[in-house]
Amino acid sequence: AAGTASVAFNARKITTARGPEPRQDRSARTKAVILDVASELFATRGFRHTSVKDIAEAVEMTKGAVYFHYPTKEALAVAVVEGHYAYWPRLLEDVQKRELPPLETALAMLDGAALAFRDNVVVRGGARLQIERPHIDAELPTPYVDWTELLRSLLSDAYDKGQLASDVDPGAAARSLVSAFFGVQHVSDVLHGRADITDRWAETRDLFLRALRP
Ligand SMILES: CCC[C@@H]1OCC(CO)=C1C(=O)O
Repeated sequence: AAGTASVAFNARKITTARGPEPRQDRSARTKAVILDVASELFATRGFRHTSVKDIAEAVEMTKGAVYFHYPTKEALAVAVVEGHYAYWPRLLEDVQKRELPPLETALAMLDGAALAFRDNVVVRGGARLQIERPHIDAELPTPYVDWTELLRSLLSDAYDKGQLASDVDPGAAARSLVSAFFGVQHVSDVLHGRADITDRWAETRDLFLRALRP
């Protein structure tokens, strides 16, 4: 509740500090506030036990105001999951600025993902919604495939540069890393609300390094 109130509070602050925002900025700001609060409620209570009424109350808006921006609860879920996946290209841009070799780039991406799964409300909300896909009547992005392709590409590059043992198949390594990371973040979430995700991921990451390197 505190988190949602502070999100709503920040939205109000914008309209008083510098006078009213231009209409389109205010609308974008309102959508972002609704998305964050919906993400938090989806992440903590799940899709089925979150109502649009809950979301409206948390952002101190009417249900009609929320429906103006997101016509259904399913549309909100789609927006949260899309927001989850929109995080990764931005993370990749940041990681690539470090100009690491491809294997280290792949692992730095997953290190960053571990922090996002712990700290970013939209990433957390999207992760739970993807688990609950069977109960959401909407077209959600197919999970895992983008991460698998990104890691496969980076690991193929690493293989070509001699960074991987000659008997390692980059595709198999990419699929194994995605499954391992998914499991690490899921177990950490269920047992500890992801409080220990960076330690648990570091353990897995180090074992993979022993398996992948020549
Ligand atoms: C990087 C591991 C895969 C990642 O973990 C949770 C989740 C949500 O579905 C993922 C995805 O769809 O790519």
